[in-house]
Amino acid sequence: MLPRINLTATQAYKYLSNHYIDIAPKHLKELFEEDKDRFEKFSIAFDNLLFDYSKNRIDDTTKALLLQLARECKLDEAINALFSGEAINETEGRAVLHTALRHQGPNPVLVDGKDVMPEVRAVLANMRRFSENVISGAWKGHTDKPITDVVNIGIGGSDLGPVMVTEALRPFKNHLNIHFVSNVDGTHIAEALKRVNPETTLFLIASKTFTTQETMANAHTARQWLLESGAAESDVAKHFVALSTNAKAVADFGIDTENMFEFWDWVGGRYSLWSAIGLSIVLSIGYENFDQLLQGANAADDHFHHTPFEENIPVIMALLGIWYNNFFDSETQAILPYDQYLHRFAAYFQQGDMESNGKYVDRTGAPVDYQTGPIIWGEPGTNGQHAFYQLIHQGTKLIPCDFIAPAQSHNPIGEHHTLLLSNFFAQTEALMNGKEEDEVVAELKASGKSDEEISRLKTFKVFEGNRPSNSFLIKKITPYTLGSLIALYEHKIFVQGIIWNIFSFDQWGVELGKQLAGKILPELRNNEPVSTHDASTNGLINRYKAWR
Ligand SMILES: O=P(O)(O)OC[C@H]1O[C@@](O)(CO)[C@@H](O)[C@@H]1O
Repeated sequence: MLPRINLTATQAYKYLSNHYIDIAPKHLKELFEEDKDRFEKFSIAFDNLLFDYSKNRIDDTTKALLLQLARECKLDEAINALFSGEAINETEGRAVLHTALRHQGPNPVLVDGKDVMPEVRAVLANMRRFSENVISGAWKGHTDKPITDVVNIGIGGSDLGPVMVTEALRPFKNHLNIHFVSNVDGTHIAEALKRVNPETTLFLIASKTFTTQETMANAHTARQWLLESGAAESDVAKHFVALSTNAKAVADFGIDTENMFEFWDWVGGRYSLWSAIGLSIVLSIGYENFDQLLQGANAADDHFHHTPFEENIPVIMALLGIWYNNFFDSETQAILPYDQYLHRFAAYFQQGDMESNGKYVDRTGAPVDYQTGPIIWGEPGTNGQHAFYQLIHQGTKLIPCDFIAPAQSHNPIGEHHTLLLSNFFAQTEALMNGKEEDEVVAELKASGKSDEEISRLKTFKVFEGNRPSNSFLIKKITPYTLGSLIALYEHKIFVQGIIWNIFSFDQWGVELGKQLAGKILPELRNNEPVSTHDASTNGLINRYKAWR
C-alpha cells in the first residue's frame, strides 16, 4: 500500500513556501553569477544523456528542501512498492509493473507470489518469431502474397506509444509500411484503407480491454473491408492479430487466440508500449532494435531505483515540476524536442502525464487543496519558435520547458543540424538571460532609430528573462537512448504522483464521457427530436438531426 501523506503539512513544504519568498525575486542571471560551479552542480550525466537543470530557479537550499520534501513523502518506500509488484494501483487492485516488461537478468519479478518473467519472455519470444515471419515474407496473406503493410488499430495507450516510437526510430525502420488508425471518425480508417491492399495487409487490433468503442468499430470496418475484397471468413486469421489482455473478447471478435499477443492487467495502457502493444514497433524496426529499446528503459529503471535522490534524474525532474506547479503557480509543462523524428513525443506524454496525474482526489479519498498534474504540451523545435515562443518569452505565464536535442543527426545534410542546435542552445539562454532595456536601446540606436522611435519601441523589445528550462542533450537518438528517455519521464510522473498523494495508475475520469455517449448513441439512430438532456445538448442534437 502506498504511504498516505499530507503534502502541505510537511515541514519541507512549509520551508519551501518561505524559501520561495527569498528566491523568487532572484534572477537566474544572479544565481549563475553567485555560483561559478552552477552548471556542474546542477547537471547529471547518464549514459549518453546529459540532463542540465541549472537554468532553473533553484539554489542549494531549494534543492535540499525539495529533496527533503521527497523524503518526507516517503518516496523511497513508494519506489520499493512500485518495483516489488505491490498492488499500488489501489482503486483497481493491481500492481504497476511496466518495468517488468523490460526487466533484464535472472531475478524474478513477483506478482501475487508468482514470477511473471517467464510469461513476459514467452510473449517477447512470440513477438520475435511472428515479426521475423512477417518481415521475411514467410507469413502470407490469403492470396499467398507476403505482407507489405501493417495497420495498427488502437487508441490512447494502444496507439500513442507505437506512433511515437515508430516515428522517433524511423531511421531504423525496414520495408514494411506501418499505418495507425485510432479515431472513430470514419475518415481515419477510410484514409488508411485507401493506401493498402487487402491481399498484403496485416491488421493489429491493439486494445488492452478489447472493448474500446473506437477500436472495435475500426476493427469491424477493417474486417468487413477484407471480406468485401473477396477474402473468406477463414482468411481473417491471416490478416488479423490481437494485442490484448482479454482472450475471450478476442475470440468473440473472430480472431484466433493463437494470433493473440497477450499482456496483463498490471500493465497500464499508457505504459504499455513495452508490451505486446509494441508489436507494430517490432514489425517496423525489427526485434533486435526493440530489445535495445527495452534495455535502454531498463537502464533508466536501474538508475531510478538505485541512485541517491540528489543525482536521480526522474526525482529531480519531478521536484522541479512541483516547485513551479505548486509554488510558482505554473499550470503547464512544455516538452520541446529539437528533433523532427520526436514530433509525437509531447503528445505521447499528454496521455502519460495527464491521464496519470490529472486527479483532484488524494489517496485518502479526500479532495486535494493544492495543484496536481500539469497540462503537457509541445511541438518540435524549431517550429515552436514560429508558433508559441512569443508567449513563452514575453507572456504573463510561467512555462517551464524541457528542451531535448541529439548531438548527432541521422540526416547530417549540410549544416542543418548545426543550425538546429544553435537554436536549441540559444532558446534556453534567451529564456534565462532575457534582454535588458539598455541593450535594446543600443540596438535601436545602432539601427538608426530616432530618439522618439526608441522611446516608443523599447519597452516592447525588452525580455524579462528568468524563464526556467531543463535541457536534455542526447548523443544520438537510438532505440536504447529513446528507451531510457521515455522511462525517465515515466518515473518523473510516478514521483510527482507520490508527492501529490494521488493515485497515478487508474483513469476513472475517462468513464463519464463514454457512459453519456452510450446513452446518446441510440438517440442519434433515429430522427425523433430529443428532449432528455439540458437545453444545450438537446439543441445541438436536434440541429444535427436537422442538418444531417
Ligand atoms: O487499450 P484499450 O483497452 O483499448 O484502451 C485504450 C485507451 O482508453 C483509455 O482511455 C482507457 O479507457 C486509455 O487509458 C487507454 O490507453
